[in-house]
Amino acid sequence: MLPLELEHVTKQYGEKTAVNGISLQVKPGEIYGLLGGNGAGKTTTMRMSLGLIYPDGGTIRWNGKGYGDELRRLMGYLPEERGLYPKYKVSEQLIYLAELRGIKRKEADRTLKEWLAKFEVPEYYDKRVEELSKGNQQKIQFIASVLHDPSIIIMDETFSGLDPVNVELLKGTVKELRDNGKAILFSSHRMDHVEELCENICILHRSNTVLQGNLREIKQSFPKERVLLETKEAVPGLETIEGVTSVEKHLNGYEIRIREAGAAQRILAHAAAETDIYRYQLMEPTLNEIFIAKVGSSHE
Ligand SMILES: Nc1ncnc2c1ncn2[C@@H]1O[C@H](COP(=O)(O)OP(=O)(O)OP(=O)(O)O)[C@@H](O)[C@H]1O
Repeated sequence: MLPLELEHVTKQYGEKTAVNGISLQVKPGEIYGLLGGNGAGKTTTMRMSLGLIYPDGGTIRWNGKGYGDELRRLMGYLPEERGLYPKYKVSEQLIYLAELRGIKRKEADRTLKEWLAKFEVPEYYDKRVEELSKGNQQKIQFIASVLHDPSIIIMDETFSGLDPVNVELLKGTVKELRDNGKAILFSSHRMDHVEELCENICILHRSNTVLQGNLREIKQSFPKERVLLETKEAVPGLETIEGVTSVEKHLNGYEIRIREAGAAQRILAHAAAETDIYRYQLMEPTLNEIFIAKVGSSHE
């Protein structure tokens, strides 16, 4: 039985189709990446997955069941627009939210203190939200989404507004949640984060699913069009090799774009005839390159 399962889910706003027939499954202990340009339908998909809005078509199942009151306890949500009240104290607000989700006050209090200690900000317990910087409010919002120990967590742009140290801290925490068996639906515009965290992904473009599956397999299915080359001496004439589309000289070598696999072998032979080769690597495309290839620059 899967924690979260969407089957051909559709959402209309008047004439506008916001989500057109999305299907996905999030397993326990998995971070599933939901990607897409602005207006592609990610937030709408997440809000339907939370049971906050209803689909117009298709089915959503949580632990094999339809919509029900237990979702409040089951689900955690880190929304893209942060929604804490600036004037209230962190502790008042977060404990109240956890109580709404069925957690006893004392337990919520204890767990909140544990989370604040983990994030090395125990002094925020008594602070009003408005007293905290944007990034630190983000950490508090993160705690708000997991304080009631949900088994399915929906995270929209989890790391936005955080400095690099806090990005690592929260990334590590997301991985721990995964390793503890949580099912996590994760959206980000940062493809490097998705590559690091997600096993399976779905790319939406203008409401439609344009690419979906295991990230490893997706990457392997795309042609390799980039060669990294490091050599003892400079290699003249790389751009004249058949199938080479561009050559960029970096501090330590070359980054060469190619049109077809044969060019990679010709580069190797050409460079080997000229000088010693320190490094030669035919690179898989990055998720960023795949995303741009599928979604292009035609955003909403
Ligand atoms: N309440 C609404 N009423 C009308 N249209 C809406 C509503 N919510 C979303 N839409 C439309 O549905 C489409 C998908 O929006 P959605 O917010 O899901 O995109 P998104 O992928 O989350 O975008 P972003 O990355 O910019 O946050 C957009 O065209 C948007 O304008």
